[in-house]
Amino acid sequence: MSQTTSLREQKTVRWTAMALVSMGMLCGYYVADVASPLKPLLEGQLGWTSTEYGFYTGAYGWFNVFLGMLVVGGIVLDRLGARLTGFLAIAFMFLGTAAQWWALATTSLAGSQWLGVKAQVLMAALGYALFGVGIEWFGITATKIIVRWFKGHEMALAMGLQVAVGRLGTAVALGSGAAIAVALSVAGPFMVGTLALAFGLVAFLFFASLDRRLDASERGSESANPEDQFRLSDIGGILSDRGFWLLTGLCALFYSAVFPFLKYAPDLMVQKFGIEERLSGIIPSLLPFGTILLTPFFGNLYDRKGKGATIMLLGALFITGSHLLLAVPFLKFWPVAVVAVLLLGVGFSLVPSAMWPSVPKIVEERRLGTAYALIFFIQNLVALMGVPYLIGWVLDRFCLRGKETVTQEIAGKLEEIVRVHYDYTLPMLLFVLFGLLAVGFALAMKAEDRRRGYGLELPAGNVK
Ligand SMILES: N[C@@H](Cc1c[nH]cn1)C(=O)NCC(=O)O
Repeated sequence: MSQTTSLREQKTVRWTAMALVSMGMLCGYYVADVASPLKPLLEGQLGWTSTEYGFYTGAYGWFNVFLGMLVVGGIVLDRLGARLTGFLAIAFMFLGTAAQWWALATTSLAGSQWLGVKAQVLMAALGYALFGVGIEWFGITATKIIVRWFKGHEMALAMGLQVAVGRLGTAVALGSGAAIAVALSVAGPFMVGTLALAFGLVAFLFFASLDRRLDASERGSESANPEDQFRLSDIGGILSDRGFWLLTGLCALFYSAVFPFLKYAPDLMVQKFGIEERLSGIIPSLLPFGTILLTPFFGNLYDRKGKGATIMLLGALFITGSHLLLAVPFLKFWPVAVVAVLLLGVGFSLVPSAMWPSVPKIVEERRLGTAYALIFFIQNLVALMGVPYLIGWVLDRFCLRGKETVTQEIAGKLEEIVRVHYDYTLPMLLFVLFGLLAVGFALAMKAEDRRRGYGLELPAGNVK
């Protein structure tokens, strides 16, 4: 029998594999958040309303929720393997981003309506919905790839770094989106996103060839582990567990207070703190930057000291405090925004660093794939689809303060655009409410942990 060493035993090779896969995360997270700094420009240049912007950003979850694509993704991954699923995921992201680019760049949709919605808004929304399928599929696939390449090695570190690379994409999107749009056009950031995803696809093809070599080095195939496979019968067992519902509720509410906030944060900077549109994403971009260092730090703390339920409770308190600070109407100085975003960054690091590793303590290992798919399904329904739309609708319905026409330089030319003014107090109070509800769920989770002994407060090695 030949004694070939598995490729994964070579540190440089497995980290190269991780770096190649992370390119997809970087480009995907960039596109996921690049519309946020464009909200004032979409309204000013293309005449969108806040409701239309909320409709478009909420489209992220349409296919994942209504077509069950998250569940389909789990099944495809288990049946067809990570190489094909990863390729399909990036291809969906690429096509979805190209569709958004075209929708914003073309003049052929101007004035048309489809199903009672502006054709341009609906086209961009359909593109974002397809992109949403791709990025969710890619998230699950990348996790499985890391498990395959890093089991027995630096797995938690690799997972933390992979999320950190994704957050870097968010930071770049928030920090540069408006500047690119002003220099090129409002479609410009999507052109950049499409090109970046083409690069991500090439990087993934390199990964796939490395992964094939891993198969060869192990004289096996990338066979799906039957333990990981999605089974419809598992759903009942998971859904009847109170701890699962408390964690899912915490996840949906916590992410409702963070992801939709990111979609409106640059506009909040313009409307409340008087920041120039071109620079509106700079302060919000501090949020993902902070998490790049803090998420692996808190994850490591949870591994070594435990206190997972307490970490989640603290995180929920941090995000509530941060939103409260941003909601106070007379606190309009930009340093307040910086402090609030930094506090939010701490909360955005605390909760995910304890939430995702806590799922295996609540749900038995053979049901984990199904459990993550269900959690992401509800997260998509509430935090990525419902709340972004709700906030846009609330802005148009209750928060409109007026409009004015101003002259602005766009792509080197002076153009007249409409500037819409909103009062963000009510949307910020809604985010406070989501934070408070998340605190309630975190407290209930802590109590349930004491009652059921999940081991959320114990270090990694001490769990039953
Ligand atoms: N299901 C993803 C959603 C997402 C949003 N932007 C990119 N992906 C998720 O929850 N990821 C975990 C995270 O904390 O980013």
